[in-house]
Amino acid sequence: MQAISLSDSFSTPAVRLSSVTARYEQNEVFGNLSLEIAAGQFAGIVGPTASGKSTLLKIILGIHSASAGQVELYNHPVNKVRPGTIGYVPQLGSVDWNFPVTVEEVISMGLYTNGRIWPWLSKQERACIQDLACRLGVNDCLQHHISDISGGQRQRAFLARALINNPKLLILDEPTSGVDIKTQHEVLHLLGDFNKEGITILLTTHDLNAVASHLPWVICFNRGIIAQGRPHTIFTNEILTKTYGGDIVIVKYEGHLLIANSTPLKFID
Ligand SMILES: Nc1ncnc2c1ncn2[C@@H]1O[C@H](COP(=O)(O)OP(=O)(O)OP(=O)(O)O)[C@@H](O)[C@H]1O
Repeated sequence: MQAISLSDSFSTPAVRLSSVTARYEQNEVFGNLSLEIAAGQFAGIVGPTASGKSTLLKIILGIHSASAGQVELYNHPVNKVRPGTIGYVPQLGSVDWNFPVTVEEVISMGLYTNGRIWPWLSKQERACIQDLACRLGVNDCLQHHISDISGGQRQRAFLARALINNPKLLILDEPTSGVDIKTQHEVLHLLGDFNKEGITILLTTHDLNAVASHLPWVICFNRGIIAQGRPHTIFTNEILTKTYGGDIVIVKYEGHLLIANSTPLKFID
């Protein structure tokens, strides 16, 4: 199978998967998957629940090993990549909010992926955390416990943890879930700004409208790549039905795409 380039305008691959198979024991999630994500890309993976999106991210991160095939980041095997090259924001639904840490401690945890061992922060590290927290709008709650802040602030705190080492590649699993529409847009705007500064971004989401309005590239995924390209090209009834298997309605309104997951209801008089 030939690798498919994720973009026509970038050339260096940040991620290259060649004929990768992912399994949990005997259960195959996907097989013979080839994919390239160019450096500088800002791409979203969409697909139904249990379609293998998080598994794909874990394979790229090296958290879950491929059963077959090669995974390379910036032309290095995934297990040889310099620590700190990748920043990761996991699905926050899986985080225990009663864990006794402050926002500052959450952010400083990111420093340990870079081989750091001592438990106290240097003046310079504290200043870096302060700067990043300022930029992400969580500087006022650095000493707050993570259970005492809003969903949007938690998302920003974990984003800061992922960014503290200045990664080249940022991977986020459902960064738009569990927060209101305004916060979703703010988070995606922030990610867009970091992407413009050169960070390659790959995320998963269930929010097709957010992808349509914020991301330049989308991958429709269901145990394999169904289609990929610019949202306006890819979000068609045919491709979305192939991806989700359901009744998807796409409305074009003043140059924007609006996607609904069923035929609009008619009011009964
Ligand atoms: N640790 C695991 N052990 C065994 N099976 C797993 C494990 N993690 C995921 N799976 C299975 O692999 C399949 C793909 O799961 P995955 O979490 O990658 O899907 P997803 O598309 O990210 O779903 P969602 O949108 O609900 O987060 C599912 O059938 C799931 O049950």
